[in-house]
Parts: sequence; structure tokens; C-alpha cells
Amino acid sequence: MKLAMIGFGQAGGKIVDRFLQYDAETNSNIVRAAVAVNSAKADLMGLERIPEEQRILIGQSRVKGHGVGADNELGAEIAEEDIDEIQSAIDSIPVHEVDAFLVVAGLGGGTGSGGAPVIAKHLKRIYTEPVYGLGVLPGSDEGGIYTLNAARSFQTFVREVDNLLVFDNDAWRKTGESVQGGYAEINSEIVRRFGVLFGAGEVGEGDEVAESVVDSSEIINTLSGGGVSTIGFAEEEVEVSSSGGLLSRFTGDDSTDELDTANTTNRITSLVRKAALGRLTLPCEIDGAERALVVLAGPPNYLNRKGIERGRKWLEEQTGSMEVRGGDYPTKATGRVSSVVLLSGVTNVPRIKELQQVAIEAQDNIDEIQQESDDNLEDLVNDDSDELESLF
Ligand SMILES: Nc1nc2c(ncn2[C@@H]2O[C@H](COP(=O)(O)OP(=O)(O)OP(=O)(O)O)[C@@H](O)[C@H]2O)c(=O)[nH]1
Repeated sequence: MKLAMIGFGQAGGKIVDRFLQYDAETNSNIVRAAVAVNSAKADLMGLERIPEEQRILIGQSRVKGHGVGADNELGAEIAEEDIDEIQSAIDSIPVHEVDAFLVVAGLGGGTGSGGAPVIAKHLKRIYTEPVYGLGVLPGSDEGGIYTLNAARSFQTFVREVDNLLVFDNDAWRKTGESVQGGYAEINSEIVRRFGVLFGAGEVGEGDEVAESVVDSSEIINTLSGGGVSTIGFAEEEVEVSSSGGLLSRFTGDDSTDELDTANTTNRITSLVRKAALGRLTLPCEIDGAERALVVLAGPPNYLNRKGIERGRKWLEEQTGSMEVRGGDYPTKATGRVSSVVLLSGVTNVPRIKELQQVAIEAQDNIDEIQQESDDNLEDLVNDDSDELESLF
């Protein structure tokens, strides 16, 4: 599936940058175009792979390249004001070649949290391609303003996109480690999961054709209908054989590298269970998910239709959904079989309920939180800016 990615704010930019690295390393060809939008110059400068002409600095007249200091109302305002500049970067994207847009942002800060819903709304008005969001929730140790921002932005973002895929930083931090300490690892986890999902169906020249291909329309159908999505993942190392491709699955060839079908089937069904019952990008009860998609990626001789079908059926029972799709994604030389489970339209999500509660309570001490945000902004604008100006 080919995506046009727009990274809004620091987290958004870094994650899109990381997707480009994944594409280069795995030859996945997921990112057809990448744009980074930010109100902080330093964040744009820190990116490595997004082309410089596709890095858009907004709100210069208001915050002078220093970011909005976690003020997400200001983030939304400057996104509206500078929408034409963002659009001119998007104009250079060959939209007819993309299957969807993906707007990526951390929802706890100011720029991405405020701006991502604005750009999503704008894209939906102009283009017919689906617009998805990838929203990152803050760690619970980040402070009240981050939680409040996330609660508010989440509500708007989910309304403006065709589906909001969520990653909760709080659920992914290791014990005793602050969220900030683990961003590189967290971002790799995000990209690995979404990479396998969106990479499915992008069969390149010379690749083997999957037995039951997942194509972009199946991902789109699973995401259609809106709401919130979460992703489960599990993988297992396997031995890579030089032959033993798709053909051997059909011929029943008994050669030494032909794998035991029962083992292959069992491995797949157990990987599907592990993915769905293990740590999700947004932890939730899988019971009640409206739609789901199972993707099995790995060397072709380790994939089989029976295993995927069993995994799919099992997921149908667990979720109670009648709309569970499944398929394979052959990746030749990886030495791993990976299972990705996309659960779409999930409703029983403790973290979201908690955020909504925080938003309600925050109305009571809004002045205090507002002061925290104002102090942040003041500190940033008062920073010595010479060094930044000269670097950019
Ligand atoms: N997963 C992940 N989360 C991040 C990363 N960087 C920041 N975050 C989270 O994203 C949230 C928002 O932070 P930023 O993206 O830095 O904020 P911003 O949108 O640039 O907005 P301002 O800095 O306020 O102008 C915070 O809650 C962080 O926890 C990252 O690289 N990976």
C-alpha cells in the first residue's frame, strides 16, 4: 500500500523519517511521499531523510521558529493560518499514485496535537483518497497539559480522519524508564508493526506472489467505517531455505526443504493468537472490535492458507466480528515469520476512558494547566535564538 505521509510536530516528523529508513532497509516502498510540518526549526533540522524542501516551518510570525510550547490551540491556529504553505508541499505529491494519506502526530504536545486534525480535515475536503491518522498518546508522567492536549486532540482527530490508528507511549515504556529515554526503540516498534501492515500487497518486481494476497483494498476496507484502531504483532525466527518457494506448497513436493504442513499451520495460528493477545499499540479488549485483518509475513514456504484461515476464524470468535480478513505477505530472506493483527473500530479501551475523564476533570483546574502551558511557551520564545537561525 502506497502512502503519502505527513508528520506533524516533532514526534510526527521523527516517525515519518523512521518510516523512510524502514523503506530503504526493507525495500518496502510504502512511503510514496513524505512531508514534515513543524513550528520549531530545530525539530525540522533534526530530521534525516525527509527532503529539505518537504520540511515546512509554520507559525513563524507568531512563535519565531521556537514551537508552540504545548499550546495546542495555538498549534491549530497556526496550521489554519499557514495551510497554503502546507498545501504547496502536498501539491508536489503525485496523489494519483498513493492509496491513502497518513497524518502522524504526537497528541500530547502543541504543534502536532493542534495541527494534525486541521490538516486531516483539509485533506479530506480536497482529495478522494482516504485520510488516516497515526496518533501517539503521551506517557502518564509527562504532566497535565500533555494529557489534556491528548484528550482534546484525540476527540477532534478521530472525527476528522477515516480511521485513527493509535500508539500509546505509556504502554510501551519499560519499567523505570521515562518515555523520552526510549523513543528510538518505541519508534522502531511503531514502524515495524505499521511497516508489515502497509507493506502487505506491495509485491515488487521479482517477488513471489502471495498465496492469498493482502492488497491495499483489504486494508482500506478494514479501516473503513472510522473509529479507533490498534495493532498486535508477534514473530518467530525460522530457518531460511534457498529453495522451497510458493510452488512447493502446491506440488506437495517431498524434498528435504519441504516443511511439515502441520507445523507450519500450527506456527501460524499460534502467532495470530500471540499477536492479538500480546501487547497492542493501544491496549484494549479485543472483544467488540468491529473489523480485523490478519497479515502473515515471512518466507513463502513458512506461510500457508490453512494456518491463516484458522487464525482468521479464531479471531472471528474472539472479537465477535463477522468482518475478519486475512492473507499473506511473502518476504523472501527475512528469517522470520511475523503476524500482524489490525483491530479496527475498538471500543473497550481503558486508556481512552481515562483520557476522557482527565479532560472532564481538567475543566475544573483549567487555569493552572493553562499557566503550565503559558510558562512553556514563554521559556521557548525567550530562548537565545541566534544559534538556531544560523543553522537553518
Ligand atoms: N513515540 C514517540 N513519541 C514522541 C516522540 N517525540 C515526542 N513524542 C511524544 O509526542 C508528544 C508531543 O510531543 P512533540 O511531538 O514533541 O510536540 P510538538 O507537536 O512538536 O509540539 P510543541 O513541541 O509543543 O510545539 C509527547 O507527548 C511525547 O511523548 C517520538 O520520537 N516518538
